[in-house]
Amino acid sequence: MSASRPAQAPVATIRRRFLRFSSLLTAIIVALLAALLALQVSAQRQVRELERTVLPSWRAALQLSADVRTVNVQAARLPLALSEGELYTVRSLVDAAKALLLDSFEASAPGLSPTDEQSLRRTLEEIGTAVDLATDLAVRRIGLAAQEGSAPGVGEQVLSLERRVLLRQERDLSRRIDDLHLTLASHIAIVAADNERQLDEQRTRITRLRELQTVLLVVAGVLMAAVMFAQFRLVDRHLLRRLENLRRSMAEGMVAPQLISRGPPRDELDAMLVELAALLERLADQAQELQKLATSDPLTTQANRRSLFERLAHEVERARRYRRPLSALMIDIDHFKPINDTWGHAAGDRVLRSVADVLAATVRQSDLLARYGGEEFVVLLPETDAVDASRLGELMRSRVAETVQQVGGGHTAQVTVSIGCATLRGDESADAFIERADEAVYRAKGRGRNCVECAP
Ligand SMILES: Nc1nc2c(ncn2[C@@H]2O[C@H](COP(=O)(O)OP(=O)(O)OP(=O)(O)O)[C@@H](O)[C@H]2O)c(=O)[nH]1
Repeated sequence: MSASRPAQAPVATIRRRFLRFSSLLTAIIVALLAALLALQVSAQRQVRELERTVLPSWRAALQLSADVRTVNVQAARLPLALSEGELYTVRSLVDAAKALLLDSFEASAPGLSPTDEQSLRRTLEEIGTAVDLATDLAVRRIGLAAQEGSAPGVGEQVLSLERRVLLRQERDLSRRIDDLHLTLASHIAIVAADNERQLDEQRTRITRLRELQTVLLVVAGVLMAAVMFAQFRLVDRHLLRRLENLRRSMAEGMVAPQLISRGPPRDELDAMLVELAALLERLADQAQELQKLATSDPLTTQANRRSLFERLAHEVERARRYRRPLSALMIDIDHFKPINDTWGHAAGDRVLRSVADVLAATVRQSDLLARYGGEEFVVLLPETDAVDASRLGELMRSRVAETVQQVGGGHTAQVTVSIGCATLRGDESADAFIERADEAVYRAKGRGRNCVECAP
């Protein structure tokens, strides 16, 4: 590993970031829960407050208003009573209604302002006094009617002055009681309206708290989703995607350069990728070396017989399909055995390499020079007819002949080559084609060597 600092495990990186994310998430959730709890407590307190004060006072105000109506209705019957019995009954009903009204008032008192309470209490007392007075007047009216021996409620014109005065007083008092009831009723209506307003305000506040709770819940959901997505991206970026890159690099046999970080490896996975890249590079070099060994001649470094026949098959096929010319030169060094015999095998090798170099320098890039065996070479010439092949053969022959060979120990020698030339026939096989070039070499040897002979 070429890292200048220790490579960390990717899991450790993920763990560290997960911890950071989780702490953040926990803090957010705790804060949101605290906020929700505070809102809930506040909403409950408001509901309790509503139930404790406003609601009972509102209900009591409604009850008070109903009771006031009942007392009023019963009190209105006092001036109409025609006998003591009837008066007694009406008075009992008025007292019962008054008792209910007082109960309602006492129940509503805690929800009233001190001024309201005082004012209502005073009006109630006034009603009580007026009702007592109305009862006294009715008693006197009924008693007087009994003394005079006439009906207690007959027309005013036939009644005594005293009864007329009494009846008028009763009517005035009845109006007064009506007025007092109206005052009381309007006061209670104001109190009830105020209670209703408070109720509405409380309801609005509670609704707002609930809306805020909903918003907080939605925000919490969105935040949690965002954090979870961030966590997935973290695992994906630091582990899954990089494992996939590693797997793909192994399958393809190469690591894309952009996958390797420029600086020292960030973690184990980075280091593995760097090692894999180096390993794959070494393997590629070795494969290239093996390929070279398998296809080239170690002495001359030119193509060997095997790669010659591979290329030959391909070129024969191509020439036949596209009806293009294909020629071959078979080159054999003349009297090579005496060089070995005179200067030694190493000198022979040197001469072989030198001749190969001269031939290689003469052929084109698209041609193939191969060592056919011993001191024999073949040049494969695609897109070359017999005339051009013969011309190239002649050029090779002369260049070899002109080259002075160093055979060692300061000694020199000159070698020549005999060249057989053949051009592929229409349906000729690759072997037959090379065979004809070989036969042409023999003929060149027969002609005295150092010449080019073309196959018919
Ligand atoms: N130094 C060296 N000699 C080789 C190598 N391969 C074959 N030879 C020699 O090449 C010589 C070929 O000799 P011959 O076949 O008699 O041919 P020649 O002496 O060249 O005679 P002609 O071909 O008739 O002109 C033999 O002595 C082989 O030992 C090699 O790789 N290195």
